Amino acid sequence: MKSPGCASRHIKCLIVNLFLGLIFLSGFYHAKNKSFLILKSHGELLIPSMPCRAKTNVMFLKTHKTASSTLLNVMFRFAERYNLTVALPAAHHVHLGYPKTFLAHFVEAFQAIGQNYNIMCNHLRFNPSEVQKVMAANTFYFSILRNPISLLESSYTYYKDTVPAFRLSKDVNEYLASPMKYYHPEDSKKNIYARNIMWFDFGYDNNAQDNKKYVQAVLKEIEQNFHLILIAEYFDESMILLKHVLCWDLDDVIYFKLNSRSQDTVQTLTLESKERIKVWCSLDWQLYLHFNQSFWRTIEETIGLKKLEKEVNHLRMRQKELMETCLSDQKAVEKDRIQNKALLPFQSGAANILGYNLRQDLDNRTLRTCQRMVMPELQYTSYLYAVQHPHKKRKPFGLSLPAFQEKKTQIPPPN
Ligand SMILES: Nc1ncnc2c1ncn2[C@@H]1O[C@H](COP(=O)(O)OS(=O)(=O)O)[C@@H](OP(=O)(O)O)[C@H]1O
Repeated sequence: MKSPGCASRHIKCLIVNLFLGLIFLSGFYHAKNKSFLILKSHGELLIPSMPCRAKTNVMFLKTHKTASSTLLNVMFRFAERYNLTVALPAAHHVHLGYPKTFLAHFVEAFQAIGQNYNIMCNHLRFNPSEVQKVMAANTFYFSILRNPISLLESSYTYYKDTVPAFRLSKDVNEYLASPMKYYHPEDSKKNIYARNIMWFDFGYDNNAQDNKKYVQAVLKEIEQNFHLILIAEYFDESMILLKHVLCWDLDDVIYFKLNSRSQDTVQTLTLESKERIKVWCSLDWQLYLHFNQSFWRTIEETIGLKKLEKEVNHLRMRQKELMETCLSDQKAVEKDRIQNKALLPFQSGAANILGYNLRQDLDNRTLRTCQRMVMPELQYTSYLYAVQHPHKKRKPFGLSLPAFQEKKTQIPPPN
């Protein structure tokens, strides 16, 4: 049995250890201020959370016409920075089997690499059980949504020549005046971009009956499958939230807008058309309303609006700085004005997809950083494929390899 004296020595020891532990933890906290502050009991007690470590197993569901190419570029740059393995489309494909429902073997070298991919972000139609065969159990899942009104107009212009419902109508307003005149059941597979495209990308039936119970069940399932849903209209806020939840650096989420159109290829929607989209794409409309709300709730529960505003300003300043460093025109330019044709984005339908001209006087290191910021989806996918699978036949849209290669950074220890 221990004597009372011995017990008091133990208590003293415990206090000293606790004190040292606190000093140790506060050292961590000051070393790099990446931790969330958890507000306890009426805001009196501010306790730093455990130090965070950058998440490197991340799956991004790339939805269509939602700013997803800009995000894919963010993901690819992060993958390169830390030498991560990306689940890329197999063989000559540029998408992960889309519009087919995703299967694990759509990923290059799945048989050999198994569940050891870190990043997955090329277009696919979501299918959780098959995605889970490719991605590790601790993977972070996120996606992005856009207001179905502007999305449908963007989709109309981009897929004007390929989607039967769009081809048959004169313009987007005519299409929306009576969509069923152009949207024929026998073309339903080719018409996916013409109705509830986000619903389809998440793996659901874009022609399903709008039934309250069904919609609620789908929204719940998406909430269970995804940790975070971002909103294209608040892209900068989305990047800050993403940076926080993934414990990434600000520079990891700095971006140049990709896959945008020249203003003259944007059609003006009438007020009636805007209202009609809410009905015609009612599944997407409810999806968007639901996750727009949860997006702001998550911001309030994690960063808070004040900190968000401050960090968004930092992001915009850093973005401006990088644009000045990298770009000769300081902005995106029309397809005919892009000088280096290797950096020309894929063009489709009636859209004039903008791209960038890099400054001529960049040193090698800056040039490599800038090239990656402006590299369109297909070129970047082909490039990473050639790096990861050097013995395979190159994909189309290949870029010359040596010019883009650089040293990799090791993932930092917890900070
Ligand atoms: N950062 C940011 N913020 C807001 N909007 C952005 C951003 N980046 C891209 N975009 C717009 O997203 C549209 C292209 O979307 P995607 O890249 O997903 O298209 S695709 O499905 O991969 O072809 C396209 O919309 P439209 O211009 O209306 O067609 C882009 O302008």
